[in-house]
Amino acid sequence: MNHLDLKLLSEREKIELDIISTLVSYHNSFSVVADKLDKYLFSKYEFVVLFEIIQDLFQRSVRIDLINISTELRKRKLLGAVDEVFLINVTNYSTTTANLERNVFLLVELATKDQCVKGFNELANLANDDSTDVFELRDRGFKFFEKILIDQFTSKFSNRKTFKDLINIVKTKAISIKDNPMQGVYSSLSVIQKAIGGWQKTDLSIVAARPGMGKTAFMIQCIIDALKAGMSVGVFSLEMSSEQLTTRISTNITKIPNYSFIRLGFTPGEEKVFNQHQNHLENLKIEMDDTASLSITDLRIRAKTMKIQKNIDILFVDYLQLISGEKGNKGNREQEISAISRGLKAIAKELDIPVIALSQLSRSVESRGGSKRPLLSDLRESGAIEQDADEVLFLYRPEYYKIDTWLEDYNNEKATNQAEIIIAKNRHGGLLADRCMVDLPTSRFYDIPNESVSITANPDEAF
Ligand SMILES: Nc1ncnc2c1ncn2[C@@H]1O[C@H](COP(=O)(O)OP(=O)(O)OP(=O)(O)O)[C@@H](O)[C@H]1O
Repeated sequence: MNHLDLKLLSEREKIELDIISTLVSYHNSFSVVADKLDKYLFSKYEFVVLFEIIQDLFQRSVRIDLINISTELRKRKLLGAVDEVFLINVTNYSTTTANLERNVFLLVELATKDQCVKGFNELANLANDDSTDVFELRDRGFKFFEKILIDQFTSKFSNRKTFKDLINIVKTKAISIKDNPMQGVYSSLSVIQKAIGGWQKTDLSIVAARPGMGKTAFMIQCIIDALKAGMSVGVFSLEMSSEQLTTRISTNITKIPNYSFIRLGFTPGEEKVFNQHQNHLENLKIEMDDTASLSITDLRIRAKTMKIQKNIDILFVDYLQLISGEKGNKGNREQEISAISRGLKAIAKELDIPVIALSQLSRSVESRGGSKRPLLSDLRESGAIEQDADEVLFLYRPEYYKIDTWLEDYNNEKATNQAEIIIAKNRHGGLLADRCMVDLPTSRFYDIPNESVSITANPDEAF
């Protein structure tokens, strides 16, 4: 092709031309849009060729100009595809860099629409084919949706940061921590605030305990704390129905015990209290999914949808062992659990939110003598949970074992309505263990007034 006939170009090709022309004519302009452009955005072959050369010159820190581009075309034997007359015509087209970013955005929009038409047609053809497996169709659909409609807008346009930017972000964060030490999602339990500064974005926190120890109650308390801090909360409750979860949230906020909700009914006084809280309860920013059997892929898809539709700031999962792994791992439970914990960590990173997952502990805890406090080694049989988690928290209540004092710990004080939160792994700092009060009928966990906390070195040695 020797010349550029504008009349023959589509609207999209004209935008592509404007972008390439600006990149060739203004040698510094590529850096402004380097992280937003991709060769797949260009539909016209000549522009794809030029874009690849421009990108390559940029990566090698070679000046992007007419001479260096024609040298590259010659070296790559591509002058048949893009000759020098074409290149000069391209260069003469743009007279300003002012429209570059807007044009890139328009191009992404147009390319996305074109890709949608192509992708949806392919999906429709697959759906119309009787031999197509519906799960494969769903996976293909999700991958397409993710690539075109999520990644294109969230990753490429999320302003990928330079290292210089990152250094400044790290510094600004450190300075602001001094003024406001609570950077993560707030927890009313001082042991959580002290050890990890609240629930941190991209972290996977595992809360493990024996059944009936109060994990769900602990989760309810964390949900309420996050809601009170103005966060939008997502919950996957594989064990309990949304209605049961709502009951427990209501017990925490109204302080009306669970048996009034489930067995006895409200007293006139309790009904009045509930009415006083009803408006507040109805407006809580919480999104629940109580599907009983979810694979880790399903959970990931649904969590992403929650993020897009409700912009959740934190995600809770009750509980990890009820999630199923992928087809290939069936039969090997340890590998399945590893895939699940890895998947949960990936969700935390991908959605840039804290993920708190409850986890059951096996009976091995009970076969030990002494206080029967859980140890990190109790998780070692559970795939890679310990490795994938940024924090591991254990819940321990002596009352559960009909032990009514803290024995040799905490001066042998009464353990009635008390639990210990043991931070046995902490990617961000020291290990910590402290008691708190528990009120199981209202799913509340709260600090003991004037409690002190002790930092320990190694959780397996410490208890
Ligand atoms: N009204 C109540 N009075 C006293 N204890 C209660 C009351 N309601 C619930 N509990 C206790 O709370 C515990 C259950 O709490 P929770 O559901 O939070 O625990 P969990 O660790 O999530 O349990 P699981 O793993 O079995 O679901 C049980 O030990 C139960 O006996």
